[in-house]
Amino acid sequence: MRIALVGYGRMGRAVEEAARARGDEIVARLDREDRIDAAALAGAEVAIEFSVPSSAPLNLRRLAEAGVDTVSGTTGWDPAQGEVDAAVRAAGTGLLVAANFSLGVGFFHRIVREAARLAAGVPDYDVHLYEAHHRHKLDHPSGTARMLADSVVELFAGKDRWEESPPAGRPEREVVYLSVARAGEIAGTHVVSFEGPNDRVELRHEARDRGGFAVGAVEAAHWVRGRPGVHTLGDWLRDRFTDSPSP
Ligand SMILES: NC(=O)C1=CN([C@@H]2O[C@H](COP(=O)(O)OP(=O)(O)OC[C@H]3O[C@@H](n4cnc5c(N)ncnc54)[C@H](OP(=O)(O)O)[C@@H]3O)[C@@H](O)[C@H]2O)C=CC1
Ligand SMILES: O=C(O)C1=N[C@H](C(=O)O)C[C@H](O)C1
Repeated sequence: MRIALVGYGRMGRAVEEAARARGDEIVARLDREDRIDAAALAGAEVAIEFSVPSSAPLNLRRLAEAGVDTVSGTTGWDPAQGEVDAAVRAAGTGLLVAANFSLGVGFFHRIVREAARLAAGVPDYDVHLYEAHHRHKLDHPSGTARMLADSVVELFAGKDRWEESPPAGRPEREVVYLSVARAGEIAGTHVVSFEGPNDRVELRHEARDRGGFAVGAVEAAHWVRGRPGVHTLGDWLRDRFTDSPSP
């Protein structure tokens, strides 16, 4: 498959390696100063977009206008999702946006959802989340942590919202607190911890490098090609993990 990379930083390069390993061809590498139009896209059948939060919405609109099906992993631009979705529907292209393309996180998310359901039924358990990433990351909390926290709030009875870090003063019982660390070159760690009176159940996903995100993004790009509409991570994973229900 002919792939255009939009955003050629750490993830763009990891995706190039994963795509080559599977026999795909990289026909364009577009970064900060590059135009996104049919000429620059050089006959790409699909685009894989990993750029920065401030540029992702415009990049995705341009890719739709150019008629190219796209997967995007850029995080931290959620408020602009509506306008991007409208452009994609108007163009009749396909788009899959996901905060985390790692298949490990795909099944980790399911485990977290089931654990939240179960723990909510056991007296006196509480829950909190933690995420850690490298120093270069622009957004916080991570898109993955937001996705996990949304699921916990949905399924853990008694919680009605999540917030980043507890404020000074007494923490609120109804809030799921999410703490964030930035240090060194951490590829991406997410922990969901269920605190009981006598024990703790801790669920942890730790990326060792960017390879898992990249392999998943390339696989998702094959899935989205020729599939018009705005798709969710759940749509792709329902096909990918055929034997288990999807969130
Ligand atoms: N969904 C997933 O599985 C994953 C998502 N991510 C997310 O992907 C995004 C990228 O991460 P990462 O590769 O580590 O970041 P990098 O900073 O390494 O790469 C981003 C690249 O995009 C470039 N860029 C800036 N503006 C534009 C533009 N207008 N058009 C195209 N490219 C542009 C940057 O250039 P310059 O340096 O000059 O600004 C840089 O080369 C982040 O939002 C991150 O959270 C990361 C890993 C996995
Ligand atoms: O910026 C990163 O590196 C990562 N970002 C994603 C996120 O915000 O969830 C996914 C992964 O954790 C790596």
